[in-house]
Amino acid sequence: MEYMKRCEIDKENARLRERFGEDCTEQEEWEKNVIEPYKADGDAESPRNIEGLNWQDSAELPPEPLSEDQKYILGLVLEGHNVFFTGPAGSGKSLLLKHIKYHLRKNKKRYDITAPTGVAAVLINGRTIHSWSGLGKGDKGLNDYITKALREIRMISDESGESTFKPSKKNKNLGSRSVVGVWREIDVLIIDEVSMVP
Ligand SMILES: Nc1ncnc2c1ncn2[C@@H]1O[C@H](COP(=O)(O)OP(=O)(O)OP(=O)(O)O)[C@@H](O)[C@H]1O
Repeated sequence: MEYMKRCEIDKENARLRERFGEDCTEQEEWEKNVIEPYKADGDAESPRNIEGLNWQDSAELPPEPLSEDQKYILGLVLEGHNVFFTGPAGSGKSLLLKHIKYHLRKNKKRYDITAPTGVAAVLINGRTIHSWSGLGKGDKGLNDYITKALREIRMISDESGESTFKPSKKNKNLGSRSVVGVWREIDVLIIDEVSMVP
């Protein structure tokens, strides 16, 4: 496993396109059947309860010890660096991610797991980045999103007179979490298959 150069990222993109296809029919089906109900129910029912899916999220530390490269990346994550890791199939990315999640939990770090597509999100017991971030399809202009975020926050003054932002209302797609809140309340955002983010 190693850090990628630009040309390697292009190769990885091509590999992912081959794996998932340019045609997103399958992904859209997953979005419709798995992710959408989750969004509509807010925080009521997590997709992890859907029968037949092989969820990999476990509170246990995986039995396999990490290699030196994997340990190095884990260390960077726990130190709070922004980290991009990739590697060929079977090189140990998923195992490393399980260790990362285990150590984040152990260190009481709040994290969310996201992916660019419904299929990729389901495989890691996460949500799509669009759903998580409250961006929906992401087809609006920047100003719309700024307005949406600003509508959700109100300026309050604490006793010292210092102004702070505070989420003011719940977003129905995010259950008890507001669009602004989700960004503010986590320590680590994990994006799987990040090279598929447009
Ligand atoms: N450090 C390690 N020691 C022992 N086994 C390992 C180690 N890292 C990974 N493995 C094992 O190698 C196999 C492949 O690992 P993993 O699924 O994490 O690879 P991956 O990079 O996520 O693959 P893919 O891209 O195909 O999803 C798994 O059985 C995993 O348990």
